[in-house]
Amino acid sequence: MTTITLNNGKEFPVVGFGTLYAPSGVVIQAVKDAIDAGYRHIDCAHIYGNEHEVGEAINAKIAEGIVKREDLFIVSKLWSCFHEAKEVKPALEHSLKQLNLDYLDLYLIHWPICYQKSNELCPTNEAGEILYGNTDILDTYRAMEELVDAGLTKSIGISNFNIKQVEHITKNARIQPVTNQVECHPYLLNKKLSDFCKSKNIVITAYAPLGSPARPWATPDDRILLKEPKLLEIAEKHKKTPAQVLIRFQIQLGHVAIPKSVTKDRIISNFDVFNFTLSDSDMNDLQSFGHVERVFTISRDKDHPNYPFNDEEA
Ligand SMILES: NC(=O)C1=CN([C@@H]2O[C@H](COP(=O)(O)OP(=O)(O)OC[C@H]3O[C@@H](n4cnc5c(N)ncnc54)[C@H](OP(=O)(O)O)[C@@H]3O)[C@@H](O)[C@H]2O)C=CC1
Ligand SMILES: O=C1CO[C@H](CO)[C@@H](O)[C@@H]1O
Repeated sequence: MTTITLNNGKEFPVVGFGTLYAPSGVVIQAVKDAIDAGYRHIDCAHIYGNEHEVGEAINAKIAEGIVKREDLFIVSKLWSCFHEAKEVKPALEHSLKQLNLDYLDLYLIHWPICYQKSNELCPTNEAGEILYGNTDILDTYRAMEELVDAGLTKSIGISNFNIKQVEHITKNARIQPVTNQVECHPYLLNKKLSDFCKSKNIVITAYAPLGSPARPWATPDDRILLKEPKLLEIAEKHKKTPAQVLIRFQIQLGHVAIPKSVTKDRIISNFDVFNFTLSDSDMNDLQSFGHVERVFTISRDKDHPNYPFNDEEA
């Protein structure tokens, strides 16, 4: 099974290609390698600052005849400075222009907190305090729904929303979100959120499925998911890499995983996860590391009333 059917009937490839921290100059080749390796789902965002290069790679592969546009599932995300209803369509159009595409397959609200409109990704005042906006998230979501009506994106969704926030959207939506893209790996199982989303027919897209080992704020004392002894044991047993086990783990949870790599052999091997099955006991072991750690705390917003991770149980 390489795709999962979304609540609107579209097929969503269960392994996507992450592009955060994929540097300029390197990301073009990485996306080309990913498409050659079989990835059809590419995860992008305005704030990753590389959509123009991701688009260059996608269009090169379309021009080469390796893929058609309709074979691809391209995702981007609305950044928090553009939550005001009238900013939503221009923000999507900007991403489309950068990607040099006519439509997206999926557009997500990246983060459930609104900032003031700005050219800065994270606008602050002279005291360094974030300048929040006051657009209601439902107004933003309604503007997202209009993008589907306009044919600019096939589906819409959310990212980093907690249970209450997902429910607020599902109860009020005209067009249901197809996914909630959240951090998920054995150190952050997000089980309650996953179960809740499943009950609403919303697929979890697991970001940082490998534990984001190269995050810029990592410290030498951090526990490294890819080095967990039990994970290495399971990988050895299946003659697979630890990364392949972590990606397969997400698929067997019913999630979609979006690992990032700019290293050709890893790009290829991370997609080679459809020829083995983790046993129930492997799955249980991967959910029993006894260590809880969120990598993307986005703590700059921790005092905002809409900060999603305060009452979330991992
Ligand atoms: N919605 C949101 O708020 C967020 C979304 N995301 C999305 O999720 C994607 C994945 O998350 P990300 O933080 O990148 O973390 P990942 O868990 O995907 O880890 C990526 C890192 O792991 C390394 N790596 C990849 N494959 C292997 C392998 N087989 N063996 C060993 N190391 C490996 C990569 O190195 P190298 O590249 O050098 O090979 C890179 O440093 C992002 O790229 C982005 O698209 C991420 C964070 C937040
Ligand atoms: O996708 C993301 C990447 O990382 C950022 C933090 O550095 C987040 O703000 C964001 O959600």
